[in-house]
Amino acid sequence: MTQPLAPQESAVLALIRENPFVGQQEIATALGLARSTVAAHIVQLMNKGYILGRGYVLSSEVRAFCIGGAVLDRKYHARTKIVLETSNPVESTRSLGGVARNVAENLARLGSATGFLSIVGDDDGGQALLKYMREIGIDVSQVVTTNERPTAEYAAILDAEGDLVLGIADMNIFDLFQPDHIERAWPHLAASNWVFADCNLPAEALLALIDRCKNASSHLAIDAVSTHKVMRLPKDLNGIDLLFMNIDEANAILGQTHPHTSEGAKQAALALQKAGAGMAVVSAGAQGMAVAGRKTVEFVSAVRAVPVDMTGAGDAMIAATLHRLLEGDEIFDAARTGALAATLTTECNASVHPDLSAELIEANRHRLTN
Ligand SMILES: Nc1ncnc2c1ncn2[C@@H]1O[C@H](COP(=O)(O)OP(=O)(O)O)[C@@H](O)[C@H]1O
Ligand SMILES: O=c1[nH]cc([C@@H]2O[C@H](COP(=O)(O)O)[C@@H](O)[C@H]2O)c(=O)[nH]1
Repeated sequence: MTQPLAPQESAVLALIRENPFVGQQEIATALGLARSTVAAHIVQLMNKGYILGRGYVLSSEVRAFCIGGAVLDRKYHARTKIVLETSNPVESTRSLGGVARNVAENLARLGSATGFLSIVGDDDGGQALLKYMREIGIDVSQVVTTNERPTAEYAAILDAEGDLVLGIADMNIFDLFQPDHIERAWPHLAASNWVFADCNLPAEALLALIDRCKNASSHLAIDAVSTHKVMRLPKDLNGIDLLFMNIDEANAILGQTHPHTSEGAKQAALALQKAGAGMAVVSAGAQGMAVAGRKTVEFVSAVRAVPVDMTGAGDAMIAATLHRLLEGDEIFDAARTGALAATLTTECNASVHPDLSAELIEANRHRLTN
């Protein structure tokens, strides 16, 4: 879905394509227009995602752009049954996390050109996180570094099966996210085919993003993150092309009580569409996920796993789904690949599978049963 161009905008774009460094006055003279008119057309071309701004860099790449949490994760794996109110022996690991960051890393590992916007602290953790993302080819030029708050941290206590017992999150740094950050990064977002945001963003920033994307050619996908953070979404979900959440998060925002069954997930997905979302994916843990496409709703079964750590499974599912949408799949097939990426992630200790690639997905495709 590309925003249509007016005839004069097309003419300006054609000249920029011929010579990406052409000046505004040159365009004005060639087309017999006032320079101010050309400037206005260039703003429109930027808003619609045809060009990237100064230097008129053309957006020819298929791209995803992720906005939201960049977090330092600590995981504590209990080796025996957890007993409350006393000390428990655990094995601890550290990794990089944050839903949007995880999705960006998975997308880059799968081969999608990916950009990222977040806020990190001016500290060792923040610097290490940016270095790591840069090294795997993610465009982190839009990330904001602040000395007002430290880089976000998340600690998860997992039981012997790898399931989450308790998660604690210091995400106060993300309160600094302003609609203005979206505005400043807008040329990058407008040039992307899919923009993905997580609800680590404050409500005002989410609203600004949803409004901005309504008039752009980029598609917008959003993940709820938690039952608490999903409440940051507006009641009217129009403008969100694809919404991801689990049944508890769907029940929280809808004020409904859908059961943890495939039918419950389907009804929740349909209810999210009724509230305005273009498409909705409602996940139901080891069962799989309901996918409400533009015309029908289907249940996509989970892929049988030998799990060691569930952290990041949902983020891998989102990334692989978006990656396949970028590659031209329709939503149901894309979600099946998403389920496979989620399973591969549950089978490793990290929040993002360190060896994830399009080849690893293909090598495991035989595990898909539907
Ligand atoms: N035990 C599991 N076995 C296989 N796949 C799983 C398992 N748990 C989760 N998944 C996959 O990950 C997806 C997201 O998981 P879910 O737990 O619903 O998300 P979240 O972590 O966001 O609550 C599921 O739809 C499923 O495809
Ligand atoms: O409020 C939040 N909690 C947790 C996360 C991130 O969510 C990921 C784990 O998600 P899940 O357990 O749903 O797969 C972790 O990387 C963690 O940093 C986040 O971004 N925001």
